[in-house]
Amino acid sequence: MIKSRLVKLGWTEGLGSHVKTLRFLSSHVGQLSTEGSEPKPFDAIPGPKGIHLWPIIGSILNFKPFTKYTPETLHQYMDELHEKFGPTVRLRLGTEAVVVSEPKDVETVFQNEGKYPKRHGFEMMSIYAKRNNLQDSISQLQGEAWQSLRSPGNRRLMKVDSALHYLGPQSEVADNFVHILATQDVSPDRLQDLCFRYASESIAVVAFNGRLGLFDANPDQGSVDFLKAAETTFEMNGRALLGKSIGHRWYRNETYKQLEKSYGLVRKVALGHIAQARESLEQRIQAGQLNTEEPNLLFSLLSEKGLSEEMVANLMISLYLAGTESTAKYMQVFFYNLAKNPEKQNKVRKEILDLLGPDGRLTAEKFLKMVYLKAALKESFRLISPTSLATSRILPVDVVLGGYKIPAGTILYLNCPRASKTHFENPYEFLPERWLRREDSTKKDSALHLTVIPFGHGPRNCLGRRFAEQELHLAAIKVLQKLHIDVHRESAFEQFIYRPFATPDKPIRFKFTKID
Ligand code: HEM
Repeated sequence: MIKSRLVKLGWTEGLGSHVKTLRFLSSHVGQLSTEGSEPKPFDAIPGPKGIHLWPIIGSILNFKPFTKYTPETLHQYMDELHEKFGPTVRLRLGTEAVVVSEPKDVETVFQNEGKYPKRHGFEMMSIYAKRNNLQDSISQLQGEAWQSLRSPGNRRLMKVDSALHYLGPQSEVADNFVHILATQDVSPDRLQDLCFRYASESIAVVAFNGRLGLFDANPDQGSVDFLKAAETTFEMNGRALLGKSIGHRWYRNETYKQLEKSYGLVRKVALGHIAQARESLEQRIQAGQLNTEEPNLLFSLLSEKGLSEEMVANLMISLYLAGTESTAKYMQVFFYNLAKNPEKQNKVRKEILDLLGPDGRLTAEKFLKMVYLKAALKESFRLISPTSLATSRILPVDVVLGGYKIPAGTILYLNCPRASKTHFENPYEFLPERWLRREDSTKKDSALHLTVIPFGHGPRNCLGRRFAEQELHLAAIKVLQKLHIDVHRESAFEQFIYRPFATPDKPIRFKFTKID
């Protein structure tokens, strides 16, 4: 199933500093050592009170039929709470939690997250791991166990040139994707499926060091099932996360059974790839043919002392699962923003064509020069966040947020998507220019960069960030080199909901036309 491919390229840092058009409004108190004023008690934090804070019932009251919102429109509910109660809100979202929207407070949270940052995770995955006597996935692990998996991951995935090593094979995936768009009339549903295939193939060249064949004329059924199983696994986790499944905590309910089946298949296929890689590694070592310099994530992890095969599998499966759904969905958001802003789309295209021409090959050097493209993606993230809340943290220490005393152990949701509207001029306009370096941008507030954090922040940020960005950039480069992106009239005012990543309310009807 896997066809091995390797490539090696160089890298220097891409887009540097950002904004000048920001308007910072906050003057919030930082940690417990407040200057002058005493922090107010936790109970004084505004938010829905009384029965709304009761266990279970309080969470249910947030959504339909008691409000007009659902877990999928949580962002709109958060906006309403922000209007009503201000930037610090206490409420029950599963457990009791505090939502913070001020960049200064977000900064305080990250400054106090400690050595082993902790976030609210996919509970269903942990239940599965426990019931099957497996190690928790990296996203769920805590403390030293998390660190022992994250450190080898960081060394290979988070360096500035980590993703560039895979520019060649990932470009080929993008070529396959664009060939279909340029030669076939794709329905909205088919486009969604193609985006999933794109993200899946792109991450497979990293996680499994080869292609899955999902763009072949007759795709391998095993690969198609693998991708479908990954999608189902995510969907079931999303259900639990959004409060649509509770029974799985006590028994194997329908949602859990579906997760069990799909995740079981994902594990089986992934373990097969890993066993294959192990065999090939041993053969190459015996034949003296192993080049330790080659960027081969699987080989490199399998060769590391102290990492068991189960730990390697854990990491690779997490990369595949976390990397497919997120990127596939956000590709559509990015294309949508480009389609809705044809002037900006033309500017991105001009940059691409000036560097590559209509058929030119993408090199790392040229890729690094595409600063407007990178600004456009960042602006897309600001305008339509990939998640309804940026991320969450559970701090090991007491802090003061918004002037209130927050005890250690409280779940804190970071509402940066809200901050990315309230702290920018013309917040609903798509203006990539705001992210371009300005000569005079000398004064910077350290908290402002925390308004747009699609990949989270700090030591527990997204482990696949560099790959996600590269894949999104590559998809845009290859598409815009050949095609103009437009949306049909009925998709002109698309609403995005969260499942749990930004998803169009109904499949978007894109129109891809060849450029002259
Ligand atoms: C548009 C695409 C993506 C978005 C928006 C996204 C977003 C995020 C966010 C917000 C987090 C939590 C960070 C934090 O709490 O600070 C996260 C964690 C993670 N992401 Fe991504 N991600 C994307 C793509 C990817 C890809 C392509 C991979 C794999 C190659 C990946 C692997 C992971 C992993 C393994 C974690 C858990 C890290 C840990 O707990 O140590 N993600 N991602």
